[in-house]
Amino acid sequence: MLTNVEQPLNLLPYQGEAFYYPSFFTEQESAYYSAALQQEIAWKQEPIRMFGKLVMQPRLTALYGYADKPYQYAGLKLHPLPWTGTLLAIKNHIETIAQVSFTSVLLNLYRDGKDSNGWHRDNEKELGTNPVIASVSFGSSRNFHFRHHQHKEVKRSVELVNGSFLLMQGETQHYWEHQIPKSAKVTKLRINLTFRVIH
Ligand SMILES: O=C(O)CCC(=O)C(=O)O
Ligand SMILES: [Fe+2]
Repeated sequence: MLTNVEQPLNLLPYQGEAFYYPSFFTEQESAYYSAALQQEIAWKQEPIRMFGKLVMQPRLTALYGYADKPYQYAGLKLHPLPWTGTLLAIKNHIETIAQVSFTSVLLNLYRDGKDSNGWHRDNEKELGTNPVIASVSFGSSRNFHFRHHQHKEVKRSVELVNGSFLLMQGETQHYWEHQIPKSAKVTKLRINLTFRVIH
């Protein structure tokens, strides 16, 4: 059957689905959203608990969404700020593909290649089983790595470019960890939004 939206290939070989849409937003939309988000989001560098110690995250973050949906991860309890017009516009756009109504968005700002996001799964209880996580990227391209949680030598990787959209669903968060590694080559910022459903 012919459809006007091409179904992208699954980046994962089994036990999960990660669909990548490299040019989901136009260059113009991406430039507009990137500037708006840099300016209007309450970016903060937050400490997290790691092996019982508080350490600063190697990036800036923020949580936005519906007020009754706090989110706990890495020993932090985050209370969301209210949706902005910019965030709702992006949310509406991705919900046409993701087919779910997101309650929240966790935002990351990587100032340059020294900022990163270590190996983890997004498997907190309040996300439920088989969470749908919709990830949008603006700014510098960064490599995004997957590795199988039990068989860490099984890896996949993708370069998340400006204006791209990555949709993770199914069993992905049970079986696959992901990270954004540091990169000596990256000198400019990247903004990432991960839309989530918090139950
Ligand atoms: O920056 C990214 O692409 C990944 C972000 C991420 O994994 C997260 O916020 O849970
Ligand atoms: Fe994640």
